[in-house]
Order: sequence, then C-alpha cells, then structure tokens
Amino acid sequence: MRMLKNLLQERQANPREKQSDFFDYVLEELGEEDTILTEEMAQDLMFKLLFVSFETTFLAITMTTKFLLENPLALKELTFMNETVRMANIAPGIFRKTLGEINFLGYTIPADWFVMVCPPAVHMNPAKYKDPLEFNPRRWEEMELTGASKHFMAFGCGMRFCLGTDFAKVQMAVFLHCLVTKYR
Ligand code: HEM
Repeated sequence: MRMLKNLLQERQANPREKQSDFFDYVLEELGEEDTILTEEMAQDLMFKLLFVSFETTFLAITMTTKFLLENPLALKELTFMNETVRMANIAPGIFRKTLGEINFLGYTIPADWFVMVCPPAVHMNPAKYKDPLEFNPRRWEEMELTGASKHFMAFGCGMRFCLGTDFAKVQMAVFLHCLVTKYR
C-alpha cells in the first residue's frame, strides 16, 4: 500500500501529458471537482485491481499445469477450466452482509452481520461432485453451466460475479495454447 501511495504521489507531482495507464485515469478522476473518489479510495482500488487481476489467474494457471501434468489424457481434450477452478478454490471465501434478519436451517443470522460463504465446502461436496478430490474434467460434460450456481461459485455469484471471468479464461487458454504448441 505504501508503495502505491508513493507512486500515486509521484505521478501527481509529475503528471504525464498523455494518459497511458490506469493510474493516469485515476488521477484525472481525482482531479475532477465533482468526483466521489478520495485518495484513499484510489489507493484501495489500485491495490484491489492489481490483486484480483494477477493473483487469481496466475494461481489458476499454476494449478492447471500441475493437474495436466498428472493427467495427460485431459491435456488432449483441454476441457478443464471449470474443473481447475473448482479444485483450486482460488477465492476461498466470499463476504456478504445481511440486509435483514435471515432464518436458515433453524439458525437466525441477525441483520447487518457479515457472512462468509465458503466455496471450497461447496466444490468439495461429494453429494454433488463424485470423488471431489479427483481432477476429472469429464464430469463437466454432463453439467449444464453458464456463470455461477449454488454448486459452482469459483468466480463468485450474484451481483458481484467476477468481472474478469471470461478474460481469465482467455488468458489461461492462450497460456496453455502456447505451452502445448511451443513447449517441448
Ligand atoms: C482464475 C481467475 C479468477 C478467479 C477465480 C476470480 C474469482 C473472483 C471471485 C470469487 C469474485 C467475487 C468476489 C465476491 O463476490 O465478493 C471476483 C470478483 C471480481 N473479479 Fe475476479 N477472479 C479471477 C480473475 C479476475 C481477473 C483476471 C480480473 C480482472 C482483470 C478480475 C476482476 C474482478 C473484479 C473487478 C471483481 C469484483 C466484481 C464486483 O465486486 O462487482 N478477476 N473474482
């Protein structure tokens, strides 16, 4: 965070004539009179975007390479992205706040409480995924899936569904294409 703060202040002191990266656009917005953005929010935004766009895909690609090394047959079919993110559980927790009191399975969650949804518990549920610890891309052949469901939330769900889902999948596909066509 300190590094981002320094970078922001440095760029603020020496603004560039031509905008060329996201930092420049954030600074432009900060300079607007009617902006809702504060310096603190800008730093937070930069940190979060760096985190969500890098840490996630890099981990998914690493796990894909590991699973494919152990499962050469799957490499032939390349139908594995959902299976990788199901098992990798890159986002192990998703947070929500209760807007009102909620009654669930005999428990009462009061209003304004923070709730942590735990995708690994869903993704490793043997009632939904047979042999959940087995990397088996074929299981997805029988499953209809677009976006998220209550059994699959590797990219979150609902209003905060991951904005980068398709981008991340394309990045992974491009990486794997290069790996399988160029790497010997
Ligand atoms: C394998 C890669 C990725 C995984 C597993 C992943 C997972 C997730 C999850 C679970 C959420 C929901 C968080 C919540 O509901 O509180 C989320 C949100 C988000 N993701 Fe990703 N993500 C990935 C890649 C990316 C990439 C590459 C980008 C950007 C280029 C990105 C941008 C975002 C943003 C901006 C949000 C917040 C959406 C909102 O709050 O409205 N993600 N991601």
